[in-house]
Amino acid sequence: GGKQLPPCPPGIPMIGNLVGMLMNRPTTKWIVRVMNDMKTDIACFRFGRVHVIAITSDEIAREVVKEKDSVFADRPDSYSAEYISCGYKGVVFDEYGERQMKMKKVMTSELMSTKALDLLRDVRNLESDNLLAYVLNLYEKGGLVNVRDIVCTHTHSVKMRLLFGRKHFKETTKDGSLGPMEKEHFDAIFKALDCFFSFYIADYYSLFRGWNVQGEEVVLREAVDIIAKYNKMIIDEKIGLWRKNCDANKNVPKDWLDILFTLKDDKGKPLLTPEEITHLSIDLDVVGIDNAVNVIEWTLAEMLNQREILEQAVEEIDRVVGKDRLVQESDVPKLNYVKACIRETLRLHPTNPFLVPHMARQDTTLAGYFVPKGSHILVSRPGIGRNPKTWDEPLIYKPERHLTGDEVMLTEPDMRLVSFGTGRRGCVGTKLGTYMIVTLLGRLLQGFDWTLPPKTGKVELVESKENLFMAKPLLACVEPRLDPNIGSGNNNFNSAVGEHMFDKVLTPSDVGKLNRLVIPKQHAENYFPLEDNQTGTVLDFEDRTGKM
Ligand code: HEM
Repeated sequence: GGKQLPPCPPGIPMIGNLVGMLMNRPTTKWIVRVMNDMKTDIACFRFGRVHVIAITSDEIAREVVKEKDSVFADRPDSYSAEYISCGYKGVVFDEYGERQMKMKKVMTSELMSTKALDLLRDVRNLESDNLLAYVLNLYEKGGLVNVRDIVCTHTHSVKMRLLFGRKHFKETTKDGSLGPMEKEHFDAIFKALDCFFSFYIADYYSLFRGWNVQGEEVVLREAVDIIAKYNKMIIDEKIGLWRKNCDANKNVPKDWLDILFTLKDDKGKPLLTPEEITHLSIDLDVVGIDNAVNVIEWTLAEMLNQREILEQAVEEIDRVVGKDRLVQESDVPKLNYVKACIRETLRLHPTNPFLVPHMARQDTTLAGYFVPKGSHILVSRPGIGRNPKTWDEPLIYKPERHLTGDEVMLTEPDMRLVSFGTGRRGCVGTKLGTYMIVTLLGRLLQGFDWTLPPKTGKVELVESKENLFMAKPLLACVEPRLDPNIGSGNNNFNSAVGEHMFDKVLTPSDVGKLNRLVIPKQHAENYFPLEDNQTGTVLDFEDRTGKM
């Protein structure tokens, strides 16, 4: 390749496209608009001294994540990435190298292995049952269902259980909704992710760093501090528990943190330090949720406007699963039409404007153009998904286009749409993410009949001005379709499920002559405050094998 940069939108010498970036918020949408006007699939924006190269075609995206994967395996430095990753000590936002690879390998081989996925399947099933109970509850109250709210509640609860082994940080709620602490935690994650894609000026002009221009640094720091606070709270509690119970091998891990704490190196020493566990935990805490929420909401919205799609999906679920049991993860390979709908949503309504940004580790080329070392590479998710060269009628929602006769997958290594990415920086959660989204949508469609709110002709399929979510949360009416007494395990979806409060290791004094069980002070204070506990509390116990 020559030394010619990709086409650049006109800018001002020295500051390049800075004015455009600042005047056209959100910058993410402006970039794609400018490229449409320029009729190009690759463009080079100049923000200060940084070359930001944006891409809207599958072919060039393949060059980034497949053909020249190792050249583009770095992530750019940014204020938000650095703060979220505690100074680049995690996986998602970090420079490619030995440390990042070691941590990522722990995620893939220990947390996402078939064994680990199997181990925590009951936990996910439990929350899937809770979800239906929660929607049924809303139906019985006679109101409209806010789809965004139920999916946020569900995915947050699943994530909490997988990572921390519990649904609530402290107090539980009666109806299965998020409590105040969970809401704070959840909002902080969304805020941090928003900051990540906000084109903060100090990321291109380091001169501005630390000045809190436009208030962004403070917003980000507050959000990340909240996330870190909750992670630390649980991790400290876990460290205490694992220390007390040194013979950790005998314990069955109940969540990802347990798994991370019990990993050993070849010499039998702990594989990860508590700091490393904290960094992994924060990364796992922030990824994945936004995708599930966005995908389910858009899919149901499209289905409400094109009822034949909804009916076809329900028909498939009734055929594959029946009405006597709920959709399970093991049904996922067979629910091809449901997956085709989700794939179509990932194509037309992706969650984030770009892949997590990549960075060139050396001078190289893309589509024959020169790409200098250090360039930021933005692979546009909507740009690729809606590219008319790849898709006919790109703006029409047509799930059939993904039915090729083979098993439909949500992954797309050829990058004709952007779901999980691929290559060295590809998503580690492809299997889990697929299980979660497909069972969630499957159960919502199986459990309830969905209709538009009264006097609504169509859902307004309008994207938010700030990001790619629907402008307004989707509201819909539901009618139960199934006998509410079916369920996946001991539960049925009509009953709220008990909440895990704390673990306690039995000690000799607990089983001695005193006839009493001593509850550690910190848990007693958390769960049984004296002032409002005059009537006493009934507790259920469960031992580590799950016996109640
Ligand atoms: C639910 C749907 C999900 C979607 C659509 C999704 C999508 C993505 C995408 C597009 C990337 C960036 C790829 C790139 O930069 O080339 C990514 C990275 C990542 N994802 Fe996911 N993800 C999902 C769920 C999850 C889950 C459940 C987890 C783990 C719990 C997870 C963990 C990660 C990690 C750790 C990375 C960073 C990998 C790296 O930088 O090397 N994701 N994901």
